Amino acid sequence: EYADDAGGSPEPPAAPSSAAGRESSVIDVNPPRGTRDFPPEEMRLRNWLFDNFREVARILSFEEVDFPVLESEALFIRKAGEEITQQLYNFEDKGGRRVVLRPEITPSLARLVIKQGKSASLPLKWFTIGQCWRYERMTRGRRREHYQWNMDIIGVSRVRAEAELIQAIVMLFERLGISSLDVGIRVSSRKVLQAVLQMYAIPDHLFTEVCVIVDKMGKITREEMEKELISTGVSSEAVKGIIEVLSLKSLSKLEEVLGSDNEAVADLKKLFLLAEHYGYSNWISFDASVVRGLAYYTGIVFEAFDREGKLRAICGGGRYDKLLSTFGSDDIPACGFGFGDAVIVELLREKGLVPDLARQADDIVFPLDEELEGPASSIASSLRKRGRSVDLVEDKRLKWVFKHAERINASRLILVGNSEWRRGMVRVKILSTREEYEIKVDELG
Ligand SMILES: Nc1ccc(Br)nc1
Repeated sequence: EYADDAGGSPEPPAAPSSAAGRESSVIDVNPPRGTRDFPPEEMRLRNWLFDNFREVARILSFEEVDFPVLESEALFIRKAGEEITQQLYNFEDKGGRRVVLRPEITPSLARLVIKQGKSASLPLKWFTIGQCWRYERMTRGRRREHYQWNMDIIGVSRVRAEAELIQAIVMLFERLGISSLDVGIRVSSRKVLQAVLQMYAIPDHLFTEVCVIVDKMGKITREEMEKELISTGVSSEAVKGIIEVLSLKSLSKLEEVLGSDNEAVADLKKLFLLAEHYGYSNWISFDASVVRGLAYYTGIVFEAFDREGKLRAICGGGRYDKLLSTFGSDDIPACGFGFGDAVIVELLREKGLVPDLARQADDIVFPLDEELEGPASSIASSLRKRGRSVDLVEDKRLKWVFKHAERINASRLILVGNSEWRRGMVRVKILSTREEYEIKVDELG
């Protein structure tokens, strides 16, 4: 995570000082529990990451969209027992409306697609970067907010959409210096589980609930998994069958079990074929245990993981062909992914790939005498109008100014002094070469 996101509970606020007996209460300078500030250095790293998100979206020809962080609670009420809906940051506003700080982006995106109706000509390729929230008991000291890059393709039922989204993920990793030796993308389809449930004549209405339970595979014990599945009404024989099929890591084995006319098999074979042509086969692998934890996925699902297995999923997504119709719209096929801003930063730190993003300025302008603060202002102003970033400094010792110039990686130090100014000149120091010279003010580039 970002440097200051150490997790633990922040320091309690300093005791109020009572200067001359007057109680002055010091506010708690920490942000609310589970949230982060972004001081300049952290913000440079975040902007660098988000600029890469945006550049990949541009390259894949996606359009940027945005939504309110505050949404109607109704958008997220689902009955499948997902963690995300059990941790809603929900409350009643002053108008008595049930609202939430959104826990994810996709339902808002679906809402806007429906709202735009026919005016949004399909297919749509939309992306956004937005803060998402959860209200988790701070027992585990986990964050309550993170930023998510979401990319979604609306109106494409063919596997092309999933293939495009996976290329976006691969391109993002490669831009950050991460290779397929560091990270892999596990791919499967919920239609695998659907086929297994049909084999055991398990009623369709249990599908979503079983998916949410199976998504915990690897996070809870096999006994707990069996217990939770059986509690939904699935027979112990079916539980064994589910766990057996979901342990498959070979698409040809899956084909043997489900048959080559099974939809999941056909979709996945097509995706792996396209992956060859995109050139990212070495990034993806079939793993039947991938189901993802969101209730609304209906088809191919995928998640990126660090091959050392130290971190939680880096990003994940899948096809959600029924979500829009559950909001009352016609059936519109859709798929997308969410990519959080925290796990990726942990991975970059692990791999020593966090870039050195020092502060940068073009010029420092410094009047050597107080009566030169006017001329210094006009020099700074004309340089700024030409687009140069100028730090206008005064009331400092020259020694401090030289240190400051180093600190902010300024290209030039422009000293405004009496003797030069009287001759219409200023003194320029080029920080990189230490070269120093006088120049006419109106010749300053
Ligand atoms: N959905 C969600 C929201 C906020 C955080 Br932190 N993690 C996941």
